[in-house]
Amino acid sequence: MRILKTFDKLYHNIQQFPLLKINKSLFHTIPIKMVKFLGQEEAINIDVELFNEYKYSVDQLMELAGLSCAVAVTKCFPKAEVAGKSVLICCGPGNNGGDGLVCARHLKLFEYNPVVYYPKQTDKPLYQNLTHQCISMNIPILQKLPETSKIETEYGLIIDALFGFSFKPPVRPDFIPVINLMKSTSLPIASVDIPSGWDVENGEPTEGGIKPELLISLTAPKKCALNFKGRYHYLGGRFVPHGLAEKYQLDLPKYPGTECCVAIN
Ligand SMILES: NC(=O)C1=CN([C@@H]2O[C@H](COP(=O)(O)OP(=O)(O)OC[C@H]3O[C@@H](n4cnc5c(N)ncnc54)[C@H](O)[C@@H]3O)[C@@H](O)[C@H]2O)[C@H](O)CC1
Ligand SMILES: [K+]
Repeated sequence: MRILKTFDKLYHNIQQFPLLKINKSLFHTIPIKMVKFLGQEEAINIDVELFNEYKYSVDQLMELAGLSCAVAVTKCFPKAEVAGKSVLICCGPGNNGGDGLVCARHLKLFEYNPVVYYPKQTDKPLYQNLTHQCISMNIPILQKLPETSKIETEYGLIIDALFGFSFKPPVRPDFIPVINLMKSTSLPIASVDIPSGWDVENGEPTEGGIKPELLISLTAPKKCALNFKGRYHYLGGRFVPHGLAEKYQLDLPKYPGTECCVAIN
């Protein structure tokens, strides 16, 4: 992964100097698959194109994104290792939070014990339905953050679905307690798309941020993932049409068989 990151950086650095622009295919002679790391604007543009040009609905993409997160969690934190403890899923106000709600539902179907912390609920029908589905499946929805001591004893894993690629630092006051909890906990954290509180392009804040053990990048990793030092990095959200991947030169790794996520380190 380090070599892969180094080549990605090298390729991006070369792109800064037009006279030095070289064909990326040259790099393909090197037997290393170069995944492209997206900037914030590019990630947003791809998202918009999926909706406007390819006519996907948010629900469709969110379902696939959330499912791929749940599957990556099962691979890195098998049920036996979570050992009967609950999984705390911290959901933010945007689509990253929506991915978290979908992930919670699938984890329940995979026989985990998810509990959702969703402090700033959105009144759009999509989110109301996702919340309703969780409640109907006996997934508790907490408005209040559990106490740290309770979290350490009752939970085996935290899923961070607070902020994704639209996050603009710094974290606003409402979310500081949950970010602080994730910064101080001894529990492993699985981050959906971006480690929350990290700058989408520059990575972990200088004062220190959360340190997830698993990062599930969706569509393609964002530039902040170049600073990710956790144990597992997966790519999920297997919904990118080949034409779109080519247009943005995403160089996505090959998903094995029918898998909805793939390890990229
Ligand atoms: N194409 C894809 O890859 C898909 C990805 N999905 C997921 O969607 C998120 C991006 O969702 P979006 O709604 O654009 O934004 P976020 O969830 O990142 O956050 C917006 C939300 O957060 C608030 N906010 C922003 N900055 C701050 C701050 N500093 N402090 C507090 N709150 C903040 C903002 O006000 C909004 O309410 C992507 O990462 C994927 O996880 C889709 O599910 C499917 C397609
Ligand atoms: K996140």
